[in-house]
Amino acid sequence: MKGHGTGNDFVVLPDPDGEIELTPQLVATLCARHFGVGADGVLRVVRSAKHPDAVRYAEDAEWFMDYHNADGSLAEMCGNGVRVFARYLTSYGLVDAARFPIATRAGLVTVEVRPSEISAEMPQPTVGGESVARFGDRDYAGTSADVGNPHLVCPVDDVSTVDLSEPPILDASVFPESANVEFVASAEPVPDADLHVRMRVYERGSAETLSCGTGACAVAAVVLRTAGRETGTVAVDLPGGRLTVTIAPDRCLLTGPALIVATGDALV
Ligand SMILES: N[C@@H](CCC[C@H](N)C(=O)O)C(=O)O
Repeated sequence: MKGHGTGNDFVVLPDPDGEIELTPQLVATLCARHFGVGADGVLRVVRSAKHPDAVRYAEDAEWFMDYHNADGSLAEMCGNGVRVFARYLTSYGLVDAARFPIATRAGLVTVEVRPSEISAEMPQPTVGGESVARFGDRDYAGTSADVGNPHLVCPVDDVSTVDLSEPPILDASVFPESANVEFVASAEPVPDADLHVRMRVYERGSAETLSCGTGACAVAAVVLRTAGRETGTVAVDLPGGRLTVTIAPDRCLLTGPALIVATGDALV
């Protein structure tokens, strides 16, 4: 099965009883753009009760999003992934509700499924200190943020000018597990949002992607803070489309489209 959320694409691997030996090598093979199915990551659909990382959530959420980056590494959270995961569960009759919790490595995430878009109540972003990302011979200063997974948000004048062809060098004392790096530039006002920005991202474990949901939440938290606010709605335009992030005192809501686009068997 293949799905995407604003162009951040995933192999959706149904494995309800956790029987597949999902090695980093198998994940990398599935995600390979030319020799595999091709994706930014794998979403294994497994019952919480059947996966050691999620068994503690089994009473609250039947399903665990076992997320893997394209290089086979694990990540705590994936904002587009959890929305595609929700689309899969409801489209294929595994959940018969419009609002329900999903177990992730970053905790329980409640999703709300609508025909054209899906919202996820994400971990509340925590804005941290300053750090630097080196891409090639250029240093970009940014602000760290945690959305269950680590991010560095770097303001720039124009996101289109940044070269994301190679991975960044980050400060390992700030990011011992590395991080996703977002570039953000302000954009013209749009209706229904307090702030409007453009963003590109270099994802840990997946290189540049067309969209990153946790990255959009990190960006929203940092640009709101920069604007002197703790709460508000931010429209985030990515190469793959628009995500909307609403940060309130007690929750962070990520909203955007999420689709299943293909079914089939991988033979790799
Ligand atoms: N694309 C995802 C984030 C996936 C995990 C990330 N690469 C990491 O390693 O933390 C999203 O939509 O949030």
